[in-house]
Amino acid sequence: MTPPTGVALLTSPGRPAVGVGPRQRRRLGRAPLNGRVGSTWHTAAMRVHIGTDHAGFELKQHLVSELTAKGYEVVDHGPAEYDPEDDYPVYCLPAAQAVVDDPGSLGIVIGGSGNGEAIAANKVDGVRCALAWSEETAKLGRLHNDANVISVGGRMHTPEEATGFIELFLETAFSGDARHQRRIDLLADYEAGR
Ligand SMILES: O=C(CO)[C@H](O)[C@H](O)COP(=O)(O)O
Repeated sequence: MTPPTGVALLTSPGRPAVGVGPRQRRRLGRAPLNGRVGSTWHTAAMRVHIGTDHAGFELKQHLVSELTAKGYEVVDHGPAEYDPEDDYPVYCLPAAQAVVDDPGSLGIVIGGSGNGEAIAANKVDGVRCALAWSEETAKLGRLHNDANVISVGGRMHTPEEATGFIELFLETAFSGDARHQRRIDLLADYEAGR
């Protein structure tokens, strides 16, 4: 399959984007290759891993072009085409695993409701997937939970609405507050002890 322009293949390395503005720099601040060389700011685009099923397919296509245009490096884990019989774990589990294997990246999983996709993503060790349905829940997923994957119900929102709060999720950093870190650590301890 030939990926659409600007969309990375699964194994593509990060490509540097040069001379981004302060807002984008803030947003991409998690990327590992950030740095100033002379008077030019070099920033590796934040990689975003996305996986859906048929119910999230249309929103995925929309997001791939929107996010790519905004400078993200989008890795599309499928499906490659619309198939009303496909199953969300086939695409959402690899997308979630890719986030864990690619530190600094974030993930998006989408289905009809987002429920099964969040369940699937949260089966992957190291994933904290937040089911978001509004700007506030998307933002809190990052601020309080340091969620590395967002799940969205493609049948619950207009593409514009979903894109808006998904972008907010990608732009928001974890607050780092001790009480939130403590709770995240408890979850990690549980995961490590299984
Ligand atoms: O949201 C989902 C899982 O939580 C799925 O997208 C949804 O169940 C698919 O439904 P259907 O097979 O009837 O199109």
